[in-house]
Amino acid sequence: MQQSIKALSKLHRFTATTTAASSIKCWSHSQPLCRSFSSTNTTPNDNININNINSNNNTLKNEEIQFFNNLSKDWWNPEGTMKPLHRMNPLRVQYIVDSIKSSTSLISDNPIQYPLKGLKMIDIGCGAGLLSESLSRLGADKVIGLDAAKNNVLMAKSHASADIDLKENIETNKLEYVESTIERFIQDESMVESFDVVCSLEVIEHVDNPQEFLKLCTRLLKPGGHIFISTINKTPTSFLATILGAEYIFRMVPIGTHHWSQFIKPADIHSALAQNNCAVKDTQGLFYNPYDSSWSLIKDLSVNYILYAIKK
Ligand SMILES: C[S@@+](CC[C@H](N)C(=O)[O-])C[C@H]1O[C@@H](n2cnc3c(N)ncnc32)[C@H](O)[C@@H]1O
Ligand SMILES: [Mg+2]
Repeated sequence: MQQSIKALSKLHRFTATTTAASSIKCWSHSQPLCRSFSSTNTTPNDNININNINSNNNTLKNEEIQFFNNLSKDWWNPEGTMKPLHRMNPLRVQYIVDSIKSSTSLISDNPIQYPLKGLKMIDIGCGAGLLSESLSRLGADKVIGLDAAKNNVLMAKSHASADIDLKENIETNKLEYVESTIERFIQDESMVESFDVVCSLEVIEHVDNPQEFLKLCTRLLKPGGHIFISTINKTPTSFLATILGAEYIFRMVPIGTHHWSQFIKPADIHSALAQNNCAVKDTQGLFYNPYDSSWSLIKDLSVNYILYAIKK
């Protein structure tokens, strides 16, 4: 009995996606985002031809890009298919800010409303910009949102441009969205070791060759830079929670969003980062509370987790 309660409770921790919430309103920005945007008629949601982004891309899975490309129109609907990511966003943003603050004095004198001032950041696999927008609102000098799905990048640009605060950041290139794979992006040598912060949240479980993907992510980081990765652990519990529960039973995210074979154990990310000169500083589980739809950080890493490392 106790075991089934535990299993059920874990089932609710699902979706490497979702909600954090009202306790951290200052990072949430959900009101301005909802206020300023209507998601209809903004980008075509047709299947696109992705052959043109498919050369020399050994971390790209075409079917994944096509899958996310088809979700772009609903991306900014807080109650839609991306609801889990909307709800998770405040918690992960706060985690990023707190982690950087805890290990560098670089941002300690920043004004409270702009804690990320002075930082050049990249959000790899940005989707339609949930995280990128928050980072930009929090004062980052530069945020690049990079995604291989064309419709997501179009949606990201359109959404930010429709917001009174972010429009200027788009116009001045403080917030920039790029349709590209990381392989192609890194061919621009000026980008190598140029970022203070690299984030890739809920992406690595969708790429081919995650080790190579992490290597490229770390190459973008300056020495001393900060990297954040969130994903789903490869455990029986994560299968129950994120695929059986979230996709098939509760229909929280579309069926086919996740593939258990692509989930990754924290130890595998730790060792890939270590091979690329990055030391993991912290790893936290992400726990979903079904009673108040909030997410919190926990010690249990068996389903969703977020990891923070620094490049030596
Ligand atoms: C689950 S969504 C996460 C979006 C965003 N990081 C967030 O958490 O709000 C995964 C995103 O990664 C992108 N993606 C997957 N593989 C990629 C790759 N190899 N290169 C660039 N983007 C990729 C997809 O197009 C999709 O937008
Ligand atoms: Mg995912």
